[in-house]
Formats: sequence, structure tokens, C-alpha cells
Amino acid sequence: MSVLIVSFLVFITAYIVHFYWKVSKYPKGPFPLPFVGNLLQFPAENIQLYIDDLSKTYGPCFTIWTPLPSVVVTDYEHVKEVFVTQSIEKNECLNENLLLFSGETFTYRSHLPPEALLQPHVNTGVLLADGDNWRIQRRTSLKILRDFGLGRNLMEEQVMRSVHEMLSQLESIADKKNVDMFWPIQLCVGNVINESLFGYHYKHEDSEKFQNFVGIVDTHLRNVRNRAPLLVAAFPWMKHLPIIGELGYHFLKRNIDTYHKFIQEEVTTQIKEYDEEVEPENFVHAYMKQMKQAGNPNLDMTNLCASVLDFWVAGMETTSNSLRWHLAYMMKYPEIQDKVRKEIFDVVGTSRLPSMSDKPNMPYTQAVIHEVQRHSNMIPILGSHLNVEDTTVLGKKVPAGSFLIAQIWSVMKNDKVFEDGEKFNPDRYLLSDRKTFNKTVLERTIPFSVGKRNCVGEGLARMELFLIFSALIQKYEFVPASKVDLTPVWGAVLTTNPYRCKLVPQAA
Ligand code: HEM
Repeated sequence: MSVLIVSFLVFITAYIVHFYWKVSKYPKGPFPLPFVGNLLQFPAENIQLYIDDLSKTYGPCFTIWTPLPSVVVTDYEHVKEVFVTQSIEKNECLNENLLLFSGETFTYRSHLPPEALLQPHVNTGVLLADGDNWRIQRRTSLKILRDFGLGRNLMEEQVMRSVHEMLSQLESIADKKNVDMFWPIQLCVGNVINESLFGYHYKHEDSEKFQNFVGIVDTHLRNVRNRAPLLVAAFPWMKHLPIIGELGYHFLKRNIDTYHKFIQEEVTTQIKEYDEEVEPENFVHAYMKQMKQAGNPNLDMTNLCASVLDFWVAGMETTSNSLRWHLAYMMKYPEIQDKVRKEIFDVVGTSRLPSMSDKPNMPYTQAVIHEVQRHSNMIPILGSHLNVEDTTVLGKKVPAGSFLIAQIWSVMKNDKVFEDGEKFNPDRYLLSDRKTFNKTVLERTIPFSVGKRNCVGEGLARMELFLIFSALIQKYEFVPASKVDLTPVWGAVLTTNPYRCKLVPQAA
């Protein structure tokens, strides 16, 4: 018995000594405890506020322990250093097993739940893949998106089809005094991505299936950053415990599995309809063509499904939430809404909808879109980036095996170029001629992140935000029909509190 106790004490002492020896190798942060790290200090919600507060004490680069080490960077200089400066492609293979190339130190992902739950298979698709497979999947998706017309106006036509459908849905609403814009926006954005991936649209009067799967994805995004999933990520055995296991793993898994099945079925239907002789008109067919042409073993059915899974979620949730934020801000600041509308009327008139060719002539509308994205600051914590190589970030050592949290939320909130950053002020983006953009302010507005792992859909998202937002403001004045509270609702994407609007028709 006494041997057992002594062995146990020796083990615990060795663990604690080793833990603090490890802590000493990392940038200094809040004092962690053995076994739990800083987990007990984490708030249940709004972890971005906790991280932001820590940066006031420890500066822009520090470590938090979950109890796995996560190095956090919170200012533009550090984010640029890890994602851009350290990512200059040299194409030199540093590690054959990991397929690690120089300049890709911070491009790796965590393969731990809860983040990894989004995919049924490890290291597949774009969002959660890394190494060689990530490079191939990302390049292939970008090529398909470009072929689909980010350069050929096809994508604009597709977005406009969705805009027209949304506007006719709004027109058909008899009582415009109390409208919930949640589903019209969701369907408009969802149909753009759905048509790109599968080649078809949902009609608003027949969109139950669509609403069901949006609900499943929303549930996942709302819960995935909670404390229980964090605990299970740190201690995987906890998934076998009754309450923590259910909240931190099984509930999320059951929910997201239903989404996996839905995407699998949609892809299977498209595969059956694929005809090699016909030019592909949707992502699934274009990917199949690449599979046949490129003969690359990484382009397979598993990765096709995984990429579609990523695009359906990433292409819809961020953009539709951002548009909801746009309307909320416009109702909170009606004088700014009026100025946007005036610019639209001056440049476009009322007889047609705004198009991408109008965008360069609408600097104020663009400034408002930038400011809504900055101020709503929708992504509180980026997906983890895993560092696979010992490196130094602006003088601080970051050992291999640590996670990296690049806090773009803090950059857009605190950077000194955003004078009076708490204030919603689109004018900050324009110089005194009201036409030229302030490049320094624009450079640090990074809602799509920066570097090699930035948003693949940035071009499409920017197009959607401009076309959908300006069409809505041209057609209607949005007046609050309920309280508009700009306090965000916590989740992997910060969402608006529910609100209702009165729609006052404007242009003919
Ligand atoms: C307002 C809209 C959007 C915002 C704010 C946004 C933001 C972001 C951010 C910050 C990242 C980087 C994540 C990281 O480093 O961990 C990202 C990645 C990604 N986004 Fe977006 N996004 C938007 C729209 C879209 C759209 C429309 C698509 C698809 C068409 C898309 C597809 C992706 C994909 C696939 C990735 C993963 C890239 C990679 O891991 O290599 N996003 N997005």
C-alpha cells in the first residue's frame, strides 16, 4: 500500500515539475494550475473578452493553458507576423512525414473534438485539413470558384437571382409593419451557396428541409465554443462522463451527424446526375471533373463530401449573420441608413438594382459595410492553428505542438488606427474627399483573416454583402419594430439578438 502511495506521489510530483518546466518555455500568461491549466478562469461565454482583458496585463503575445498550451496573439503586428511574414513560401520541405513546408508553420489545424466534429473523417476538406491534403483541397476549391465566375460575372448573376427571389418574398408579405428578416436573408445567402454546390434553389414557400439543416448547423455553432466541449478537448476521456460527456461531446456529435448525412445524400444525388460530356455547372460536378482530369489520389469522394460540408456551413452562416448585423446597425443609426440610400439613389437610381459595376462609385456604402464588419466583430475566436515547428514570434519562443489563437477580434476592436474604436463610425474609412479610402484603416480591418489560411470565400462574401445589402436599402427603409440590442449573442459566430422591422417601401 505504502509503495503505491509513494509511487503515486512521485508521479504527481514529476508531473507538476514537468508541467511548470514546460510553462517556463512559453510566452508568459496567467498562472496555470497543473491538470486544469487556466480552464477554471475561463468565463462560460464571451471568451474573447477574457482574452482581450489578459492582453492588457500580458501584452499582445501570451499563453493560456487549457491545459494544452495555446499561444494567443492579439495585435495586428503579431497576427501579420504569424500568418503572413512567417508564411512566405519557400517550397522547402522541412518534414517529410508531416509534409511540412517552410512558411507553413502556423497553417496546421487541431484534430481534436469539438472542432474536429464538423467532419466525419480526419484531415479532409478545406476548413479542418492540413499539410498536403489541405493545399490540394484549397487549391481545387478556389479553382472551381474562379471557374464559376468570380471573374466571369456568373457568380454575380447567381447572387442577383437570389436577391430577386428575396425581394419578391418581401413584396408578398402583407403586413410589413412587423417583419422578421432572419429567414429571407438566410434563404437568399443559402441559395447562392446551395446553387453553387448542387445547382438548385429552395423556394421560400417550400424551404422546410433547408430550415431544418440551418437549425442543426446553428445549434452546432452556438454550442461548440462552450466550456464542456473545451473540457472534452483537453481531457478526451471526459466524453465518457454522464453530464460533461453529453454536453461536451455526444450532444454535438449526434446533432452534426444528421448534417453529415444530409450533405452525403445531396452529393450522392449530384454524382448520379453527373455527365462527363456536359460542362459542369455546380461544385460537385466540377470537382468530379477535376478528379478525372487531375488523377490526384487526394481528389476523392471523401474529400469531395468534406469540402461540400465546409462550404455549405462556411458559405452561409458568416454571410447571413453579417447581413443581419448590417440591418441591425442601420436601424440603430437611421441617419447612416439614409446616407447609404441617398448614395444608391444618386448612383443607381430606382429603376434597376445595384450591380458590382456600381460599387466603385459607392464609397460610402462600402465604408458602411467595412464598419459593420469591424464593429460587429462577428468571429470571436478563430479556429485553432497548430504550430508544428519550434519558432520565434517577434522575439518570443513558440515551441512546436502549441496551438495558436490569432485574435482578429482584438485587432479590430483595439488597434490604434481605429480612433474611438468603440464608436460606430463609417467615416473613418474615407479621406476628406469622401471618395478615397484610408488605406491604413482598411489594412487593419481583417474580418476574413490574413495569410495562407484566410477565408477562401472572401471574394464571394464581399460580393454578396454589397449586392444584398444595397438592394435591401434601395427597396426599403428599415425601421425598428422591436428593441434593437447590439449586444452579441455568444457562439462560434457572434449573432444578433432577434429583432423585428417595419419595412417602408422606397424605390418603384
Ligand atoms: C462575411 C462572410 C465571411 C466571413 C467574415 C468569413 C471569415 C472567415 C475567416 C476569419 C476565416 C479564417 C479562419 C481561420 O483562420 O481559422 C475563414 C475561413 C474560411 N472561409 Fe470564410 N468567411 C465568410 C464567408 C465565407 C464564404 C461565403 C465562404 C464560401 C464560399 C467561406 C469559406 C471559408 C473556408 C472554406 C475557410 C477555410 C479556409 C482554410 O482553412 O484554408 N467563407 N472565413
